[in-house]
Amino acid sequence: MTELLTSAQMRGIEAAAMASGAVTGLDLMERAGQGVVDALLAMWPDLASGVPRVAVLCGPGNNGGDGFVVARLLRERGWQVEVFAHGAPDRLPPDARANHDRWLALGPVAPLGDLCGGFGKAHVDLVVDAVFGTGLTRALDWDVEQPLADISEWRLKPWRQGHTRIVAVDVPSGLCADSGRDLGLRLAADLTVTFHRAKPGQYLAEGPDHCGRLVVADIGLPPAAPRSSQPGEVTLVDARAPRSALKWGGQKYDHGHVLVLAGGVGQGGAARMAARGALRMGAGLVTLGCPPAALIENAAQLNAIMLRRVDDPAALTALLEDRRINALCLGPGLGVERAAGLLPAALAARREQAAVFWPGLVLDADALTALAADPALMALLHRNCVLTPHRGEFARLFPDLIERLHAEPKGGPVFSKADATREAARRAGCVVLFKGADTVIADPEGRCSIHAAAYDRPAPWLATAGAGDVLAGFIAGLLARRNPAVRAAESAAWLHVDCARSFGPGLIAEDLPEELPKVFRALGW
Ligand SMILES: NC(=O)C1=CN([C@@H]2O[C@H](COP(=O)(O)OP(=O)(O)OC[C@H]3O[C@@H](n4cnc5c(N)ncnc54)[C@H](OP(=O)(O)O)[C@@H]3O)[C@@H](O)[C@H]2O)[C@@H](O)CC1
Ligand SMILES: [K+]
Repeated sequence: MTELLTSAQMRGIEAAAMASGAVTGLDLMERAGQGVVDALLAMWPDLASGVPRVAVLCGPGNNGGDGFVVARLLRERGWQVEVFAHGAPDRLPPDARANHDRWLALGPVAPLGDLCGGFGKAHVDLVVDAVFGTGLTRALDWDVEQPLADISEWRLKPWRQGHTRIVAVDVPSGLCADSGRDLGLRLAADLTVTFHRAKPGQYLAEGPDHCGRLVVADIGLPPAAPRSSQPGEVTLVDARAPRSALKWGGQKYDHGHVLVLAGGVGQGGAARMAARGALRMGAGLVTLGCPPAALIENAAQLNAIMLRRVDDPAALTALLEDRRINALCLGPGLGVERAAGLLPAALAARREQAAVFWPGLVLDADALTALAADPALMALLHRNCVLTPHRGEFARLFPDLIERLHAEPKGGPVFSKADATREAARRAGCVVLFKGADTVIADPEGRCSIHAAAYDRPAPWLATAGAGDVLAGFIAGLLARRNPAVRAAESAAWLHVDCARSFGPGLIAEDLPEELPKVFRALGW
C-alpha cells in the first residue's frame, strides 16, 4: 500500500534527514522547485517551445520558498516570470529568504494584493501557486483569499484567449494537507506537485476536486518509518489488496457461507443485491434469511442463492448452529425494528474450533440505525464486525465526531475524516468503513486507509440507489473467504469502484455484481 504522510510526519522526516547531515533545507527546497518545473514541463510540453508568461505567487513560509526557486528556474529557461508575494521578506524562514534574495537578482517582487482584479487584459500562460503548503493551520484571511479568488474569476473572462494553467506547489493554497478541508480554497489547480509522498488531504474531502492531476516528486528524502500497524499512519488502498478474493481450488464449502438477513414483503431487493454481491465475490454459498411472508417473493427472484425462513431472533440463533455459516450481512432493507431484534443473536454467534472466533459480520443501513439507538448493542461488537456507515449513519452513531469534522478549524492539525474514522473504530472495537467518494477504513488499533474514487479512478456512476447494499455484500463475501475484516473492507471498496468504472455510465446497482467477473479477468485471474 502507498503511505500518505501528514504535515507533521513530513516535517519529522525532513528534520531527521537534515539532522543526519545527509541533506540541507536548501537542497530540499531546490529539489522541490526542480520537481515542480519537471512535472509542469512533462504535463505541458508545448510550453517549452515558446516564451511563456508566468506569475509565481509566493507565501510567507517554505512553500513560498519553493515558489522563488521555481521562479528562478523558469527565468533561467528564458521564460517571462513575475513574482507576487504575501508577507514581509524579513519574516521568511531562512531557506525561503535565501531563495527570495536569489530571485531578487533576477527580478522584482510585487505584493500579492496587486493581483486583486486578476491580470487585467494581459495574457498569462501559467500561474504557480506557492502561497501555502503543509504549514497552513487556519482559514485564509481575505487579503490572501481575495487575489486568489480574483485570479479564478479572471480565468473565466470571455475576452480571454487561451487557457491559463495553474500549478499548485505541494497543495493548492487553502487546502488542508491533512484533512482535505477547505480553509479558503479559491484557485483550483490543473496540476499539483507534492513532495516525497502524497498527503491525506489530497485524497480526502475537497482535495481531489482541487488538485487537478497529482504528481509526487522525489526530493531525495529517505523512505519513511516502516509502514502498516503504526497507529498514526494512513495508507492508500491500491490494486494489490483484492488478490485476497482469488479462488485456488477446493469445493464450495471451502469458500465460506454467507447469511444475508432480509426484511419483509416488498423490501427484499436490497438484501438480494447484497447476497448477489457476496456470491459473485466468491463465497461458496449464500443464503438469504427472510420472514415467512416474504418467502414467496424472494423465491421468485433467487436461483443460486438459497432461501431460509428467519422470523425471529430464536430462528436466527438456531440457523447459526450451522457452523459452516461464517459471515453475516445485516442491514440492507432489513427494517430498523427487525435489525434491532436480530442484532443480539447475530453478535452472539461464536465458533469454537481451533480457537474461539466470531463469524464475520457486516452491519449496514438499518442495522447501523438500530445500533445507534442502543449503546448496549455497541458494546457487543467484536473485531470481525465491519460497520459501513455513510455520512448520515456515521452522524447517528458518532454525533460528536461529525460535529468535530464540521467545526470551524481553530489552528493546529485539522480534524479529518481519517481521524474521525480511526476514533470511531477505536470506540466500536471493530473495523469501520466510512463511505463516500473518499472512503476511509480504520481498525481499532489505529490503522487507517483511504480509497478515493478520484484522479485516475473516478466513479461518479456509483452515486446510485443500492450501490451501498452491494458493497456490504462484497465485504461479506470476502469475510466468508476468511479475509481479515480490514482486508475485506479495503478489497471490497477497491473492487466496488473498479466494477463501476468497468461498467461506466448507465450503471445501476444490479450491474455491480455482474461486472465482477470482467474485473477479475482484467486483473488476470
Ligand atoms: N517538509 C519538507 O520536507 C519540505 C517542505 N517543503 C515546502 O515547505 C512547505 C511547508 O513550509 P512551512 O512549514 O513553512 O509552511 P507553509 O505552508 O509555507 O506556510 C507557513 C507560513 O504560513 C503562515 N500561515 C499559516 N496559515 C496561515 C493563514 N491561514 N493565513 C496567513 N498565514 C498563515 C505561517 O504563519 P504562522 O502560522 O507561523 O503565523 C507561516 O508563516 C511545504 O508545503 C513544501 O512546499 C519543501 O521546500 C521541501 C521539503
Ligand atoms: K501551494
